Amino acid sequence: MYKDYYVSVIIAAAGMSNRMGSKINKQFIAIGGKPILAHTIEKFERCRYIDEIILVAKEEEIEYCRKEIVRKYKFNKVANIIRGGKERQDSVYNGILALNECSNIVLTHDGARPFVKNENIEDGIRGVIDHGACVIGVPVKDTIKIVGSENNIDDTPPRNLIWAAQTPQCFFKEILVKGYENAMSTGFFGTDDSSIVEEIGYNVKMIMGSYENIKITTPEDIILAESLIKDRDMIFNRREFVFQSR
Ligand SMILES: Nc1ccn([C@@H]2O[C@H](COP(=O)(O)OP(=O)(O)OP(=O)(O)O)[C@@H](O)[C@H]2O)c(=O)n1
Ligand SMILES: C[C@](O)(CO)[C@H](O)COP(=O)(O)O
Repeated sequence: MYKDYYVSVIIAAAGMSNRMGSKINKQFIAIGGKPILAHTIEKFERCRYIDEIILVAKEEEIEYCRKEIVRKYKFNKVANIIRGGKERQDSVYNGILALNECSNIVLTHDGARPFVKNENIEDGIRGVIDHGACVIGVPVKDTIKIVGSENNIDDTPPRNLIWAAQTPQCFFKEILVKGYENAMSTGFFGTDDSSIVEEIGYNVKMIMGSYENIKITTPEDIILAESLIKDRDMIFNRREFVFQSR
């Protein structure tokens, strides 16, 4: 289906883990006996449509990633381990500069999202072919408030219009490059890659992801992650969970 495309994924793993408050990079914390980052890379290593993985890491962690993750788990699709930058978008931009010249579809993914499903990855690639740019996400479950000064609630946007963007975020390479060239020249800051592409006027599609595709950010997420690894199937097999398909 995708034989005409060379699909790269940039896995951003060069953050400071400040909100986790861990002594080590949160992506090196083991869940189910394996570092979070290894779980994440494994999902793209196993996806038949991914041709190249560019890993972006903190300079002082590149050798650890090379020895203790890429070589140890034999992630042969990892073509390069690149130094990250101050912000997530700086790290992604460094990854863009390292892409194989054959690449024409680029996915960006958080190293801190180890529970991405193969269907999310494939849906994202298909979304690029059909729409040029797309984001995996889920409708929010809570009512969202816009909070201004002195914690005053300024607005309550209609919940049926609000989605939580996840990753992978997926683009034809030329669209992503144009967005990043604009951001780097204008100083536009985005907390995700879609906003950087939206900024230059491209229409980005939202594609249904999975509520399990959490971004491991604070300590509570480690508890959720361990449960997703250990108890997921046991929980879903309970009699009271009668699912058509899961
Ligand atoms: N300069 C940065 C900042 C973030 N990331 C990566 O982008 C993903 C999402 O970022 P986030 O969850 O915010 O990670 P941190 O920036 O490490 O978290 P914090 O904001 O708590 O420090 C993570 O996998 C993180 O490693 C990155 O590659 N380079
Ligand atoms: C890209 C992202 O995961 C989409 O929700 C999110 O914006 C990353 O934010 P972070 O502060 O870099 O974790």
